[in-house]
Amino acid sequence: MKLLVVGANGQVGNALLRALAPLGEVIATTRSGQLDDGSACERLDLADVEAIAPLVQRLRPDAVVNAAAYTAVDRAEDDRAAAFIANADAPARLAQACAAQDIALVHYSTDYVFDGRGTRPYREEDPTAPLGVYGESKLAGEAGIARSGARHLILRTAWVYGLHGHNFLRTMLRVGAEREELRVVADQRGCPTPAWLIAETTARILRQGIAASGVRHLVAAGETTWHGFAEAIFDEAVAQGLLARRPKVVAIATSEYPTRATRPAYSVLDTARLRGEYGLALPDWRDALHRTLSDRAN
Ligand SMILES: NC(=O)C1=CN([C@@H]2O[C@H](COP(=O)(O)OP(=O)(O)OC[C@H]3O[C@@H](n4cnc5c(N)ncnc54)[C@H](OP(=O)(O)O)[C@@H]3O)[C@@H](O)[C@H]2O)C=CC1
Ligand SMILES: Cc1cn([C@H]2C[C@H](O)[C@@H](COP(=O)(O)OP(=O)(O)O[C@H]3O[C@@H](C)C(=O)[C@@H](O)[C@H]3O)O2)c(=O)[nH]c1=O
Ligand SMILES: [Mg+2]
Repeated sequence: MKLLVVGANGQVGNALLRALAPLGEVIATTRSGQLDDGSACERLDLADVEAIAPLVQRLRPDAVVNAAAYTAVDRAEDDRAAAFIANADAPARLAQACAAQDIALVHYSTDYVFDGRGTRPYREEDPTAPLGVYGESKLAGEAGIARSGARHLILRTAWVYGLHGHNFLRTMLRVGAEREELRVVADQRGCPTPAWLIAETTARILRQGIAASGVRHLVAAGETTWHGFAEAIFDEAVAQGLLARRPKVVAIATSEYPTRATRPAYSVLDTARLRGEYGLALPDWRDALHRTLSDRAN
């Protein structure tokens, strides 16, 4: 199988290069034409939407996995045009290019398409109502792909972290080493999900073949708050000798941590449909965190 990974320097993109390698030939694209390890790869700036179809036509992969996105949630509020190009226009063009050559497309979306007023885990068909530009632009990307006619799978995931890239885990490890005390919001509930879990699940799905086009939810099992996640990070980091001492993690309300974009208060995702369709078991978020920190290869 020949696979094209778009956005290979991101958290998920980086994990995909490892997870997809056993499936065959993996071609990577990044904005710069270089991978983070310094090696050369294909260059694709999604802002240059006209370059997308020619690249896909030239490389003719069996499947495209799009891991590129504008993910700076607060910055997107003041950078709407750029967020929409990367998260909506470019994925739609990519999907159209895939449709034209009967290439399968795997794409990722977010829990931030929901407004967070739900009271039970969100299912795929639940009404969306994004609270900010990032979520709005990702939702527009979902719609553009659905309209393209491409064989596709849109995996909505959430709270992605890993040892590579910008994420909450790395922020906590950095800030936790510098400060005695941290303040973290305890009234936003969700599902922390490591990049390796997303990548390994994607590999499994591609091996089996996409069962049916559409949106599916993919997150680690269980739920917590950002405060609960921070506490677990410090428990694990101290237990595994990554941090000498545990900072105090003070539980605060969202109102005490003002940000440019509003986040959903509740964005737990129900993964039953994906698990049923592909016969998957998804690990509990704590076990997934343990593996992320103990298995440094990830
Ligand atoms: N991070 C999270 O918590 C969550 C992420 N998701 C979704 O999962 C997917 C993967 O996210 P994640 O790995 O965390 O994202 P990252 O922010 O780690 O990586 C995104 C990558 O996209 C690249 N990119 C952005 N704009 C462009 C562009 N115009 N042209 C080319 N490349 C571009 C970035 O390149 P550069 O480094 O050059 O900017 C970066 O390498 C995305 O679809 C995201 O929306 C869903 C839920 C949660
Ligand atoms: C660093 C820090 C954050 N926070 C809060 C802010 C926010 O509500 C929450 C998490 O912070 P982040 O900046 O990592 O959150 P955020 O960038 O909103 O993370 C989101 O990214 C996008 C791409 C997604 O798709 C989402 O699923 C989600 O993972 O924790 C604290 O309360 N204290 C702190 O010290
Ligand atoms: Mg962020």
